[in-house]
Amino acid sequence: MEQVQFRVFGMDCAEEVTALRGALDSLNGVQNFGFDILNGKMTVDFDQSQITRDDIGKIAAQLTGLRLEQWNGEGPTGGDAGGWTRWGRTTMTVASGALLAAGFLAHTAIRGFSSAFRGGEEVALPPAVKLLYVVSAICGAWFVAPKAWHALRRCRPDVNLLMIVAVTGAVLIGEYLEAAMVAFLFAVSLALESWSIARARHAIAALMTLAPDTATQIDSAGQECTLPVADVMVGSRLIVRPGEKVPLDGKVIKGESTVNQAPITGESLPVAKAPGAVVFAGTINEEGALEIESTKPANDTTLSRIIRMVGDSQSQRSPSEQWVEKFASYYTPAIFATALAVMILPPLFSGIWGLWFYRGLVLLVIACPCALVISTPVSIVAALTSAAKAGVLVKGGPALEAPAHLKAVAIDKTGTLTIGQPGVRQVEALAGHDSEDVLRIAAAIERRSEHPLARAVLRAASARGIEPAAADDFQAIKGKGATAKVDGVEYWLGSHRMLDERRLDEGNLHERILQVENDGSSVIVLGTNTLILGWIALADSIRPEARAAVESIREAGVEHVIMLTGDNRGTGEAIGRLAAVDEVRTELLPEDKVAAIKELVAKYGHVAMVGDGVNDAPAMALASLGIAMGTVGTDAALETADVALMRDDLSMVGWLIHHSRRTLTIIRQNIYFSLGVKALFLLLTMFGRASLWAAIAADMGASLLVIFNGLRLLNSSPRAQL
Ligand SMILES: Nc1ncnc2c1ncn2[C@@H]1O[C@H](COP(=O)(O)OP(=O)(O)OP(=O)(O)O)[C@@H](O)[C@H]1O
Ligand SMILES: [Zn+2]
Repeated sequence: MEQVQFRVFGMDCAEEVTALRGALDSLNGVQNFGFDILNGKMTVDFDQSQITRDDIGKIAAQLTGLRLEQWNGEGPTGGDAGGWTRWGRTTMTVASGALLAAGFLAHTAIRGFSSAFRGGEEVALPPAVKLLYVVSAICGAWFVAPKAWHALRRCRPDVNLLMIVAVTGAVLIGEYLEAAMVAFLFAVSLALESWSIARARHAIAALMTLAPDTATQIDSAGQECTLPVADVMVGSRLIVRPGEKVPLDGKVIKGESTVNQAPITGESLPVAKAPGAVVFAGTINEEGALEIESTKPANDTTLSRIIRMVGDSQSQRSPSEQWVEKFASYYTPAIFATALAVMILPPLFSGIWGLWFYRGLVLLVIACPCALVISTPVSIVAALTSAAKAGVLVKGGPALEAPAHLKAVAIDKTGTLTIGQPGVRQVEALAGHDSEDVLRIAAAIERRSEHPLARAVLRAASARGIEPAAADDFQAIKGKGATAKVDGVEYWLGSHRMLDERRLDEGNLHERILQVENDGSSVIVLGTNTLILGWIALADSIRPEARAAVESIREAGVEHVIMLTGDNRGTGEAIGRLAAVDEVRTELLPEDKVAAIKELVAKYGHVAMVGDGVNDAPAMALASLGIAMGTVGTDAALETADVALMRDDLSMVGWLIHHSRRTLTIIRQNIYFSLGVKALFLLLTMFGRASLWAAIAADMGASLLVIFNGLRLLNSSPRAQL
């Protein structure tokens, strides 16, 4: 399988996506395809032995009438249909409106205002007025006609075809004013759609302009030079002056300052940076100069990943989008058929053609699902963008809608409910050893481990000036501890459970450790095959916002909040009590966590797992929604989770649920409203009370309202919500 990307020009309505989808469905050897309306991008997986890249592009273009170009992913996207298309559309719409106005003025001057609308007398209109109306209709339909033609060839009636038929029909029965009106208003609503997409597109482009184009590099001779960020090699030394933006991800090597990380984390409080700290491209250096060493190339910085993900998230359609598209795919042909029936059947019996033909045309206009179809993706994009701005990276429509349905949330303890930086509280040596020895051997083993407890042991050792010994044969035992050889002796180091499994003579050690654990410390024990050297007690502190965050999750409608941890029962329950979770499960091995999630999913259906995304990846994958926290800079978490919280703030989970609810509410409002308008006009038409121009005006009004309603989601800041 190979993958190819295309830049698609003028793809700014769900109509075009449907057309492209239909075209690709008809090809052999083409499998998955994704569309990114926002960036005018189409991605296709295909089998080389059956079809070539060129053919895919050519055939898709032929079948849809869209312009496609193969794309290597660089340079401008096809999103902004620049030049003639945009300019021409505007000109034609304005011309259509002007001619319509001129015609209408002449019309009322001759016939009087009220009769102009009454219709029926147009046959007697002066040819000049008719001509104005007809040319206005042609201008309005100019960019619609080619699309309608392609829809006709594919035998799939779409909105464009409906409009052209309605306009032509109106001209045929002498309703010139209405023909012009329908064409003009439809052109306006198309312009509106592409404007609203552009608006959402620019919100993302605004993220993109966050990173500077150039960086100031210092060479080995100490000379400064400015060069494009794309040319900076990983490992280069860069200067970031006060007030400047950090050009690339890197590590501080000299200087101290505070950095505003809001562009990435959405968090407005500046963060202090000193040598050793990590800085991110796009963040703003405040008062001190920093010298940094770049750690990522320009196209792989955290910011560029975020931007790419927000862009890609478009290609995964949310459940509501799928529903709307499915609905429209039945609705439009159904009304189309009804319209034909109305035009033909009653006249067969009554012999009155003109009246029923007109009603049929009104039905055609009502069949246009534009408002319905456009409002959902606009709402989703707006919601995804505002979430990204708040430091909540949601990967796609499905992940955006899922939080609203959550019934249970499982939260990992370490690093999620707690800060994740335990400190050594106590080092105890048993008979015949001293605590220095215990720490020295423990540090030797932990030097090879990535566990937060391991890092705490190393910190404690170095704080006491203890040089760790050398260790061989290190082996991590997941969820329990590790074993290694130090100075030729085989040691084990790990949890209370590991101690119990060793069945060594422990005296009253078991009771003593239990006591320490019940006071809220994690205990790790060091021993050999025959004896126990000592133990170390460590404690982590709970996040200050944990309790309020858990409350906000429950308040958002989640029934059950549960804490999962590999840590001992005493500590787990102490933290669970402080955070006020509904249930605590302790001493879980990684596979126990997976089993717990499985059980929760069976019981509650919609379950989220909040974790650090590294140790908890399997549990997160199994949950309905995986939320990774504290992910700035951890690439793995960014890739695996459905939602990544760029800021170390558990309360964003509650915000996410609210945000998701709000998005769904707005989408539903839009669906009900636009269907309501359709239903109203269906009724009016049945009673002969609807006119063509009123139907199209209502449709356009509805589109406007739902688009604005959807764009409101662009401004949902976390502060306003909580
Ligand atoms: N490298 C290690 N050194 C010492 N003890 C360890 C190590 N790895 C695991 N343990 C022991 O195993 C226990 C469970 O570890 P695990 O990694 O499953 O949970 P955790 O990350 O501490 O907590 P949580 O499940 O809340 O994230 C720890 O509390 C500790 O006692
Ligand atoms: Zn025990």
